[in-house]
Amino acid sequence: MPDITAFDRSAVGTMSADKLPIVDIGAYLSGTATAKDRKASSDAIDKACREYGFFYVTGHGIDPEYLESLLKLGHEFFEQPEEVKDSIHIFKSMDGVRGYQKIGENVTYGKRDQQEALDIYPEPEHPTKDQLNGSQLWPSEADMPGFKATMLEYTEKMTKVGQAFMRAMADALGHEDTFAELQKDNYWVLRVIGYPPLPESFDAEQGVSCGAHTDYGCLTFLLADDFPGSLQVESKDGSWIAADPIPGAFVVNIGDIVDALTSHGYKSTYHRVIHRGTRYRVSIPFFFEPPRDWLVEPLRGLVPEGHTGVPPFKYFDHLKSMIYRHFVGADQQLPDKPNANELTQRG
Ligand SMILES: O=C(O)CCC(=O)C(=O)O
Ligand SMILES: [Fe+2]
Repeated sequence: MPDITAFDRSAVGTMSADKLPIVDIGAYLSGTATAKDRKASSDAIDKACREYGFFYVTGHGIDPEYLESLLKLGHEFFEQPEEVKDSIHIFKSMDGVRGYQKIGENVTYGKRDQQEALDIYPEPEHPTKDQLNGSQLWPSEADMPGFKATMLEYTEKMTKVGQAFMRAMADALGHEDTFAELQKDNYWVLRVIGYPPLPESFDAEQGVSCGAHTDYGCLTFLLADDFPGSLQVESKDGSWIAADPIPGAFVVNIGDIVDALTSHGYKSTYHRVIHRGTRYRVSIPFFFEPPRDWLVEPLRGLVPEGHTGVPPFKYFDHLKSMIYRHFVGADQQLPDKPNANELTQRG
C-alpha cells in the first residue's frame, strides 16, 4: 500500500476532474433509450471499471435536492445529544453491528478511524442474535421524525440504480444469467458517516478519518458533502488522487465481489478519507450487494491465462468476516493482528 502521508495537496481540485471518468447510466434507466445509447453507456462503464474502478455517475435520475436533504438529515443525526446516539449503539443491537458507533470504534487495518457512523442493514424477516441477523436500531421518531422512512426510501431508489449497472455490465461482459441473478433480492448496506476535521497536525500512524480499504460488495454509490481533498483514491502508479464530489453525480466504485467475478478486470480500488479543515463532513455510502446467500465464482472466460481466479466463496461469509472484525469499543484494546481483507490485501 502506498505511503499514507503522501498526498499532493497543491493539486487538489483539479486532479479529480482530470483523472476520474464520468459515465452516464441514463440509458439503462430510461424506457426510451436505444440500443446504441446503451452500447455507448456500457462501453464507457466498462472502460471506467477496467482503468480505474472509481468514477462519477450521472443520469441516475435522483433529484439533487433530495440528495441534499439526505446529507442534512445525516448532519442532524450526528448533532443529536450523545445519549440519543448512545441509546442505539451497535453493542446494544441484537447482532452487535447495527446502529451507532462512536469516533474511533471503526477500525481499519488495525487503526482507529476518526469517524462516527450509523450502520444500517436490511431487516431480516425473523431477527435473531445470529451474525447480521438482528433487528435494526434507528433513532426514535420523537428524536428524528421521518429519518427511518427517508433512509429506507433511499435504499430502494439506489437499488434500482445498482440494478441498472448490472444490466450495463451484462452488456459489456456477457454472462447475462449471472448479472440477472445479481439484480434479484439484492442485499445492501447503508452507512451514514460523520467526520470531525482532523487536527492540523495528526499522526497518520494513529489512524486517519477512514483508513485505506476496498469495499466488500458489488458497487458503492457515495453521496458526500462537498469538501475537496477528503476522499482519496489510489491510482495505478500508487499515488493518491482526490475524488471530489461533482454536483448531481455520485462517486461510484467497484467492490470486492465484482473484482472477484471479473478476476480483477474490474478493480476494487483502495481509497481512504483524510478530512481536514474546519467543518464537519457527512458522507452516505450506499453499498449495492449480491443476494445474501450468493456464491461468488470467477466468470468463465474472464480469468487471465495462467491464473485460476479466486476460489469460490459465499458473499455473506465475506461480508460477515469483514464486519465482525471492524468494531472495537473505545474502551477495548485493539487486536494484535490488523483486520486485513483477504480478498484484496496488499503489501
Ligand atoms: O466517506 C467517504 O468519502 C468514503 C467512505 C468509505 O469509503 C466507506 O465507508 O467505505
Ligand atoms: Fe469505502
